[in-house]
Amino acid sequence: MKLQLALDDMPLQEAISFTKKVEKYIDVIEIGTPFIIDEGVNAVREFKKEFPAKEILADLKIMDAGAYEAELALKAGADYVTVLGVTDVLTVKGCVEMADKYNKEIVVDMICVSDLPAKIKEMEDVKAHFVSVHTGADQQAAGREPIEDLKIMTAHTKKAKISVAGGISSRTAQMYVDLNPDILIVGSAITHADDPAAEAKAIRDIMDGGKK
Ligand SMILES: O=C([C@H](O)CO)[C@H](O)[C@H](O)COP(=O)(O)O
Repeated sequence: MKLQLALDDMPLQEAISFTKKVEKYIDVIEIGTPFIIDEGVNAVREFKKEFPAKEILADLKIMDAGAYEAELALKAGADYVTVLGVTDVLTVKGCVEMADKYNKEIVVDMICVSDLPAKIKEMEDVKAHFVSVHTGADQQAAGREPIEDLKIMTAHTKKAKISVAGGISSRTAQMYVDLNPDILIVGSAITHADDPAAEAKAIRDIMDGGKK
């Protein structure tokens, strides 16, 4: 199981300095959607240069022009690119074909997907590499969390790898780790912590005590 750090709300240089404080606990660095809107795929390029041993995810949340937009991030050095599950399957297919060309992976963000089992099947039919449970920031503010969707995801997914995001912290990590996703995604619990390294270490310790 990998730990993905989501960087959403910091300028580039601050995000690089911040990541140095927690890098030993994390496997994947996510250039989050607000971050990439602000800095462009140049942030992917800069992070790949600064952290060559880490995997980089570009959270583009692609909705159209799948192959073209995915390639922008892949060319910049992304190991993973996200596309939205609510979009047309042709867009996902375009992303997957482009990622395969670069030997990289596409993560389908299932935010706002209403019929998860049907969408998982559709995504697996086009050979999406990952399906990702996601309770977004606005949904979190309304009191929602991703645990029930992760249970549905693990029950219905046959081939794709699974990741999960949505307000996960050291306080809640154990119940997600128990469901054994391939990637656990944590953003604000680490980036907004009083002691980010301690929070990242606490989550890593829970993961290391759980199933690998
Ligand atoms: O994808 C995200 C969100 O839509 C903002 O772009 C976050 O990166 C993801 O939810 C992880 O962050 P936390 O929920 O704060 O852990």
